Amino acid sequence: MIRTDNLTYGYGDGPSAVHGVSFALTAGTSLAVVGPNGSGKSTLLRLLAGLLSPCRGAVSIAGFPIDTLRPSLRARHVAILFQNPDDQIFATRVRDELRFAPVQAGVPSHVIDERMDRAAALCGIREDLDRNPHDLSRARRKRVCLASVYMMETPLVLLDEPLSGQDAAGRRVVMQMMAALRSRGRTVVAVTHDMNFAASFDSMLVLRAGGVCAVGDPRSLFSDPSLDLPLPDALVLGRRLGLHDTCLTEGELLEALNPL
Ligand SMILES: Nc1ncnc2c1ncn2[C@@H]1O[C@H](COP(=O)(O)OP(=O)(O)OP(=O)(O)O)[C@@H](O)[C@H]1O
Repeated sequence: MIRTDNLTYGYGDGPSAVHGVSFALTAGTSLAVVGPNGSGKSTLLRLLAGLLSPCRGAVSIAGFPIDTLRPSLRARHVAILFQNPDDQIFATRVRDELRFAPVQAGVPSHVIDERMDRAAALCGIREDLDRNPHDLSRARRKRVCLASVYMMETPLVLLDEPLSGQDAAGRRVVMQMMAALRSRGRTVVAVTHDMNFAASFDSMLVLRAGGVCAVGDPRSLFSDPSLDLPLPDALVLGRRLGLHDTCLTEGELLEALNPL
């Protein structure tokens, strides 16, 4: 579905923010991109979206080099949630914000209305549809952006720190969105600092100083002490309780504690 070869990018004359990144992701699977601040996660996501052009290397989506796709065609393949909702929102009514991209893509009006119903319900923003997004809290504006991404129904969805600034209800919205995207066979790449969230992905890519430090399934990567990753809560608690299993979730931890 998505493939990068030796992807390298630097801002202006600065050092490379991302260098030599190569990986492939199968359609319908999910990848969490993790790493310390400034390690190049958002830059990588923007390269995957075709919003930045690599200095070296390439990104291809569904076999097409992304820089050969016209923006309108690219928008049918990939949608991105920015880290900062204010980089994304431009309309003065939530409803117009959600409609904009599908209208540009030529989606019929009745289909847009159906999608908006589903997106607004999923993101818990039904009561906000006629409000100005700039009157909403930042966390709620991020939900509006998440709904916009959902509206595009693209096979590839890129999420930059979807959980940042979200309270418990907002976290549930993101989890529901992930479940909805998975059930619809979407490929999802998400940048996150939240290891509980990262543990729920099919695979993880660890970036350090712009380069790939490791790629693999979360259980193997969290079990590798040489990577020195922050760990999911269940794994930390399990280890403190003396368990040898690599429990990544509360459910796995309970099962390991009560095997019967
Ligand atoms: N617009 C920009 N102009 C110049 N340098 C930039 C720009 N955006 C990012 N950088 C630099 O590129 C490097 C990677 O930044 P990036 O935002 O991709 O990292 P990140 O891993 O997403 O960080 P964070 O976890 O803090 O969001 C950093 O050194 C950053 O200062």
